[in-house]
Amino acid sequence: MKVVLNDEMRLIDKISMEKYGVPGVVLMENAGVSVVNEIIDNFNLDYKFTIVCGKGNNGGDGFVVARHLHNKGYKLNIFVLGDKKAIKGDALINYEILTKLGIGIKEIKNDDTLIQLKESIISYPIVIDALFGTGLSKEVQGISKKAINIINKYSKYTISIDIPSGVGGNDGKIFGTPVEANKTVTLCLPKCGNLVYPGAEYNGKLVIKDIGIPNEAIEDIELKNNLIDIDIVRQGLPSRKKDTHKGSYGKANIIAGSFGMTGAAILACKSALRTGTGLLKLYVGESINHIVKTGVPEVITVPLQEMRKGVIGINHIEKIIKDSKEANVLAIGPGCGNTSELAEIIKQVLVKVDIPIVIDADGLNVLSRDKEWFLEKKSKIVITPHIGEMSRLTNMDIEEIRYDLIKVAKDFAIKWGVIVVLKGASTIIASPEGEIFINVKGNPGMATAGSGDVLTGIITGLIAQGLEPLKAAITAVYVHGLTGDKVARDKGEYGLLAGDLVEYLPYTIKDIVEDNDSICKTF
Ligand SMILES: NC(=O)C1=CN([C@@H]2O[C@H](COP(=O)(O)OP(=O)(O)OC[C@H]3O[C@@H](n4cnc5c(N)ncnc54)[C@H](O)[C@@H]3O)[C@@H](O)[C@H]2O)[C@H](O)CC1
Ligand SMILES: [K+]
Repeated sequence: MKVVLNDEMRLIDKISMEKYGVPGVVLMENAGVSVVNEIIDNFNLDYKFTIVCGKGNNGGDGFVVARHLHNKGYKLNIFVLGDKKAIKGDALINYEILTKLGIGIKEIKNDDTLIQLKESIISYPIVIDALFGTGLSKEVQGISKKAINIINKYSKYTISIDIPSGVGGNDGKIFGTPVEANKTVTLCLPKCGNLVYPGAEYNGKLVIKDIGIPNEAIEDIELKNNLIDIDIVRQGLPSRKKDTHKGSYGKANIIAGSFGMTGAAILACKSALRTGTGLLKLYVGESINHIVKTGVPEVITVPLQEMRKGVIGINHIEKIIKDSKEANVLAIGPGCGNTSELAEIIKQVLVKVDIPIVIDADGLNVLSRDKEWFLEKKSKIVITPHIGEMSRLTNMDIEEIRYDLIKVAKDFAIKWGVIVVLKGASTIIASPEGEIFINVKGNPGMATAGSGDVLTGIITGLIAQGLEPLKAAITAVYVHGLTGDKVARDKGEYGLLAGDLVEYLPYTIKDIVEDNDSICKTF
């Protein structure tokens, strides 16, 4: 599903109106009605509403909601923030309809009127937040900030129209104080700010509603941001035919594990196998070979002589490079240790290996010392940093990255020509062509040791089976998140282990292929 930036949404609106002749007031009517439908599905006439509108079109949507709720017999109070003379265009049309109907709208201009807002919410406790939408452009201050604080403190249930007011539509930045919604009804397409943290924290349940914008208007512009959904993933999963053998499902080579970090190798290997890889080879230090072998007997291990205990020496690089000619993918990094040996192996591999390479964890840590090696690459590279690894790769502060996830991932992908999988509460995938794919599946239970090794294994397994690296990353991130959601549904988030992800992985893939779990139906 496509995702929009503020300017893109404005342009789509404009094309709908000017090229296809759908009047703006019709779009606003549809927007309001879509919110009303969501309300009547969930609230009977006993519920009372406080509707808080801004001066822009988001407020206009709020006026439409007010008219329809009034018509259906709901009790409500309507507030507009600031000088009502500033209301114009379609919002003004809807404001005037309300005044012609004799429906009172209170202006919030000062602290006295703010008290009225507070009193209204105490007795009419379901709040419709129509303060700011995609037009929010600066820090929320003064009276707006106070109003938002009152909403957050006294509302029993808040429904935000389009995006919680105070969240930036482009990137999920927080502009002062955001409304903490229980539900957000976003219009036409999700906004990036609905999906990316920290803003995504404030949506509550996110619902996407059609407002009658012609598909043609959306197709007229090239949208580069996408939400990963089940349809993209289902197309991506490799099919399995009857007359096949293990060679039909690809060969993956993995360099993982070191003394004390055998678990990372085991998790990555098991995940690649559970994803359907036909043949898997693991390069591992000879002293830990038996541990890995016991943990995952299905893998072919290649025990390599060590120069230091548990660390693969660089003297085996020729074998790794030669073997890659027979394989479909090479993954490097999980639990390898941040060693000079690994740095040398990665450099050589980047220069000489021409199959797709997945680089994770310590592989990224060693590369952060010398990123120029990316420019020597002979094949497609997928890197899977979490925010700390991204900070080392970019020399940026973690906080700086956290507030600009999409831009940071995109800039890095374009600059170094690699596919970036920036892992977090929402995972951002950026392609070297500047496309973005956002995953919102998954839960905080997955913030646990080994979870990233599982993701590396899934990406590797999908590339082994013939998926293009970008498609493999997109599919893997969703499958990984969905698997976490299935584990959390059964066991809760607290005790979720990376090993649980491995165990549930086959069921996730089965349910996606067979379309038999409702958890797959949401994005
Ligand atoms: N296709 C659609 O999705 C449609 C969406 N609609 C709704 O319209 C809004 C966007 O409307 P717009 O008028 O562009 O902006 P806003 O209503 O978000 O508010 C802008 C308003 O507020 C002022 N402003 C901006 N930042 C601040 C601030 N920090 N403090 C105070 N004031 C601020 C700004 O100057 C404007 O006056 C979209 O989200 C949908 O809800 C349409 O209804 C139909 C089509
Ligand atoms: K809003």
